Amino acid sequence: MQTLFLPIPAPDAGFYQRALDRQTQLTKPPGSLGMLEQLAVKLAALQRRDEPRLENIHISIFAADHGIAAEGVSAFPQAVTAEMVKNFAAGGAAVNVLARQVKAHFEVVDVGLLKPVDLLNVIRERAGAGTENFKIKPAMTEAQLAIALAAGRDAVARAVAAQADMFIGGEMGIANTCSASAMTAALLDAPVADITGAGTGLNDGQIRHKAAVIAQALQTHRQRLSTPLAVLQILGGFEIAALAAAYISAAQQSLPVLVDGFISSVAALVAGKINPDCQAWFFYGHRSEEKGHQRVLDALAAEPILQLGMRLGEASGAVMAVPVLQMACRLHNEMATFSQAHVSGGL
Ligand SMILES: O=C(O)c1ccc[n+]([C@@H]2O[C@H](COP(=O)([O-])O)[C@@H](O)[C@H]2O)c1
Ligand SMILES: Cc1cc2nc[nH]c2cc1C
Repeated sequence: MQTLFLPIPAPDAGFYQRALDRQTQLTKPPGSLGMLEQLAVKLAALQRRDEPRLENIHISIFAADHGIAAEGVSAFPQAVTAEMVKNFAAGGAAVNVLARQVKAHFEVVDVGLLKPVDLLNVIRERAGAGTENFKIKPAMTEAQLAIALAAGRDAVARAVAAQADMFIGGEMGIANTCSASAMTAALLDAPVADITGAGTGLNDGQIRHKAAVIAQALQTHRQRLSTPLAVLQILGGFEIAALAAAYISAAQQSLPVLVDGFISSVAALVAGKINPDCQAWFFYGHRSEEKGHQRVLDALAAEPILQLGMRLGEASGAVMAVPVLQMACRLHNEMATFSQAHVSGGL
């Protein structure tokens, strides 16, 4: 638990300034490549490189079950969590296709499925057999939280050992939008109705029921939700805790992070509440269709790269943004300057 609070390096001011200067020298009107310029400059400052690059991407999907699923808050049955883990292991999920396209290393971690799956290529680091129903009692014990946090750190240790230049975390867990919405309401003091959405596909009446479940849980636990770690333990999920710890650990080890959709962004939000310096290391892949996502992005002052109407999770929106980041790097590294190309500068 203590490792969460260890210091995080700041982006390098020298590389930042050199990258900014280079952008002004490239053969284009200043600012004309929009966000691509800022992405390259930020990556140069984080990677401490004059030529930022994204060649070795590590994707970890954390999967876990949620006791709150018993309240009928998802459009899909809880069995889908483990079924999708098998699909990830077999290479058939959307994120597998995207990971192959960008040649990323891909792994899936069972941080607390109801029942473990019997597959060698699923990493087992289980904090329990699903969380408790947080409408009734805290989602997890402090000991379980510690195991889930360690699972996130261990994934980043593998990424660092493999000399990854970007860490992408993803999640899979039926009912985890309920958990993420409850955490958002607690962390941002936001009205539950504003941040409760359809998840995998609830209708309006079902969304109202989900919001009522969250409101009741917040009421039950209100006296204990005073720190970000308490919010994570009482309302969170094992995969959300693993993601939050992974994000902090990546930042502590100077490994940039590409955040996915709603649930991942809530993990980034709680990570930032625990150790605020980690936020400098985050890129945001996309804006999800899930109702609460914009609110969370606003709280993080985050500008997502893509907006494609996606709401899948499993890191899919983050991996979609990788080619954009790669092209931002190549533009930064390979474009001719005004003087090299004998192009006249502006007035
Ligand atoms: O990433 C997102 O923005 C996102 C939005 C809606 C749903 N999901 C995925 O759908 C599952 C949670 O949805 P639900 O309805 O069961 O709470 C979980 O496995 C997530 O990966 C993900
Ligand atoms: C099929 C399915 C795939 C998913 N991937 C991430 N969350 C998911 C939820 C469902 C229901």
